[in-house]
Amino acid sequence: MDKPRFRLRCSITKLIFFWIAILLTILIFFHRTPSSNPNRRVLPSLPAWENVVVQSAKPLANSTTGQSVLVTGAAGFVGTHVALALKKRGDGVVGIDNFNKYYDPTLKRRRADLLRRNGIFVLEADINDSEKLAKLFRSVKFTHVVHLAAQAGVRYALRNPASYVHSNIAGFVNLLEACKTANPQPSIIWASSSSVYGLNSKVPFSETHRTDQPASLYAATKKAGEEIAHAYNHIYGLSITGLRFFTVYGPWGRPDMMYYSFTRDMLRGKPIVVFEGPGHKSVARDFTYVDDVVKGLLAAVDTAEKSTGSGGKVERPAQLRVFNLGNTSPVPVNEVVGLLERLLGVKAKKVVVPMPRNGDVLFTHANVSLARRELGYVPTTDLKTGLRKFVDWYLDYYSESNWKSAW
Ligand SMILES: O=C(O)[C@H]1O[C@H](OP(=O)(O)OP(=O)(O)OC[C@H]2O[C@@H](n3ccc(=O)[nH]c3=O)[C@H](O)[C@@H]2O)[C@H](O)[C@@H](O)[C@@H]1O
Repeated sequence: MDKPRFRLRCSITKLIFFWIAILLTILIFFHRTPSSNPNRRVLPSLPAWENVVVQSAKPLANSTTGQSVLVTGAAGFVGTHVALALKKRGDGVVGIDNFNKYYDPTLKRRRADLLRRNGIFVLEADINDSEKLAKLFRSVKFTHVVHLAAQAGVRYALRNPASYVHSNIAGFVNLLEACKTANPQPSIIWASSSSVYGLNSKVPFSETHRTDQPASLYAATKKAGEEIAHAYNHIYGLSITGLRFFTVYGPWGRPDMMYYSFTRDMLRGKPIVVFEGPGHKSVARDFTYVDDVVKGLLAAVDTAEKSTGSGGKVERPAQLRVFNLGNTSPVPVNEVVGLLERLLGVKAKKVVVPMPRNGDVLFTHANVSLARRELGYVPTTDLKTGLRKFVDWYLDYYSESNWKSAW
């Protein structure tokens, strides 16, 4: 080959390499740069949520139970504590939560962040979404469902009654439908409420007492949940345990609850409204610390028998249980205010008013003999200790440095 032709060939080859290099650079650049078009983000370059769910549901190597648990309402107060406790002992855990706006959704997002950092995936969906539930139960064979998703709060039912029917009745039925169809069927442990005792005046409240006089729509929907549980247990062989929680409080709590809103208002120097009963009697609650409730709930998971239905047939009657999970020592609201004053170092501006007919009851008091016998449940945290833990968490959570480092 003569020299000029050789040089020409070299130049053409160099030119081709040059353009290939430019093209490759452009391709890599576009592949790695996030698109400004928001629709691009949902393109399936990430694994589908089902894959993440399967990972999250896998029991860990240290698991002694080999269980996979679905926690509904996982970004809620009790849900977060339960999900963390299950994961800590090695169970596979998947959460589901609709992140509704009943109270500050940022708090729910931050609880979900905490769960994610601990290897727990929370699917954002409503328990009324049958399609999502069906996919979820197809992806994972859950051994247990801990059902805590609910419209909580007693007094809010006056303002938004439909939300109680939506979550506590329709949502519960929808979840039970998914559980009954699953193969194998999971065992279900769910949150009922001390409010089902309503106007019952026998104390302490025992599971054998009457629960047919609810004082609020909230209580009526929880009581309806217990009856619905009975029907699904009877017809489909679902193993179901209802836990009647007594005014649960603690870190990562619910801002709509009295101990939380009083803390907030007292620190801001705002007045707090304290309800009192007839004859200036203080209203009292059997406040129960969240760690005690979690221990009781885990014991309910561990003693839950398997469901007995399959393919529309029920082999034998399935387990159906109801337990009180309370602290067994009611404390007047006035005393809670006194404890908060000492812990926060501020004097409350109390406005005392007669308790309106808004769904509240005068007192709650749990008899936990049944839970002690069957679950080994023994509450160990008194209100003073529990409130101190709550206040420590509250001050840290709302401290400026915490927010700066988080965002
Ligand atoms: O154990 C239960 O069954 C229920 O416990 C709580 O309901 P409640 O006991 O009413 O809790 P708070 O709303 O925190 O009220 C506690 C006490 O403070 C009183 N209170 C509340 C608010 C207020 O502004 N002033 C006031 O004196 C209430 O009358 C009540 O006696 C939860 O909010 C319910 O979701 C749960 O199911």
